[in-house]
Amino acid sequence: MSAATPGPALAPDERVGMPEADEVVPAPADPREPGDVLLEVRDLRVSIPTPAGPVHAADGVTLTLRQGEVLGVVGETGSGKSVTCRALLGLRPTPKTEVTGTVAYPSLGVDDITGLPPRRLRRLWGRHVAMIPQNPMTSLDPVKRIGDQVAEALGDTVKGAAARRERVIELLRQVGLPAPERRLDAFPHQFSGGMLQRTLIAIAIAQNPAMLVADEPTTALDVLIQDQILGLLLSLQRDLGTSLVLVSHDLSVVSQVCDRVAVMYAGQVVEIADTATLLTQPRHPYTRALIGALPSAVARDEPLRVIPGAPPPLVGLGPTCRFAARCELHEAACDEWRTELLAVGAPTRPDSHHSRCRRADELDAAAAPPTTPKDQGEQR
Ligand SMILES: Nc1ncnc2c1ncn2[C@@H]1O[C@H](COP(=O)(O)OP(=O)(O)OP(=O)(O)O)[C@@H](O)[C@H]1O
Repeated sequence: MSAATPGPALAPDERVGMPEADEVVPAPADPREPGDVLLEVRDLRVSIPTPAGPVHAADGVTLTLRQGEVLGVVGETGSGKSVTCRALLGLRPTPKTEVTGTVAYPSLGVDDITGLPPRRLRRLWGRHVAMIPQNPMTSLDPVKRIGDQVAEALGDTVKGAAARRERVIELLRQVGLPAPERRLDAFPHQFSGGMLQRTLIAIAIAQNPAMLVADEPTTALDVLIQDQILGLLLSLQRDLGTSLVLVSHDLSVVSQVCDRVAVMYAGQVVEIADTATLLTQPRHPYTRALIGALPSAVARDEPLRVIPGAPPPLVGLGPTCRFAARCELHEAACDEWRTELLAVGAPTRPDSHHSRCRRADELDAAAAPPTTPKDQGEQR
């Protein structure tokens, strides 16, 4: 990772989730020390009320993200990736959605954002955390000019019309839009999908936030453009020293570009580890099955592998293993065990290798399918 750009320390009245003015507040740490814990999520639960009962889209998610780190969140459709990652910004799918647990930003002096009203969350958005959405085609205001939408994202960080215009042009240039000064008056319908996603990335980085959450940022784009956008996102992340949470259903993409990977299944993180460890010593049967299904793990003349069965609906699930019905290692005792995310081996840090399988230690690393971890294979 390149050296981080120092970010502004928060004034006490700008801090989110902190005591009010008459209480004693400690001075916030520099939010941009590479390696500092930026985000700490503990036992996050997001329950969405539906006629069929509450959907437990995130159910006990615990994870950590360090400053400057790229964390991939991977899992099948409906596993809770989007709901979990939006909760990192305090967003909930419906107003009646219940959120419990804690989402803290220790280096920003933020104790917990769950339950905060949008008025207080707005102090965090843009300046400290920002989101790059899944579908660029529907994420910009169709009746506002591109330049104005990027300028709005600056908030009050740049004063004066001329300086704001210059900064907008600089941002659009930074995300690779050719001749940005000629694009300011364009409307979104005049842009291609790739140009729209570049614009959304410009909006997300406008205030140089400490963390970006990118929710399947390339899924809606042409295959040829996908690699360009992912490459852009990663080069900006490196240059700005930003932390990045990259949501994807594609383990091969995540494994090429992320420092660490969290694997989600049925609303839970079932395994989390640094990328090389996860790929070479997976300690959850679901991760192993995902790795076994990668095209790189299958010989040319073999058909692609699929994981038999389907994930359970996220309503009324008990405390035992949710992968049991699809698991090759399932045994009767698994149906008695309340799952929890346990450290694999001797943990040295809270962000070391964890698995939610009671048989994790029995999984033989030597049997892991061959893969290409980040930094060892072709870079995107
Ligand atoms: N507004 C909502 N109302 C009811 N259920 C919802 C709502 N939003 C999400 N869900 C449910 O929450 C669960 C998790 O959804 P989420 O979008 O987080 O999954 P995902 O892993 O991101 O899937 P995908 O890869 O398809 O985007 C799913 O069962 C989904 O149907």
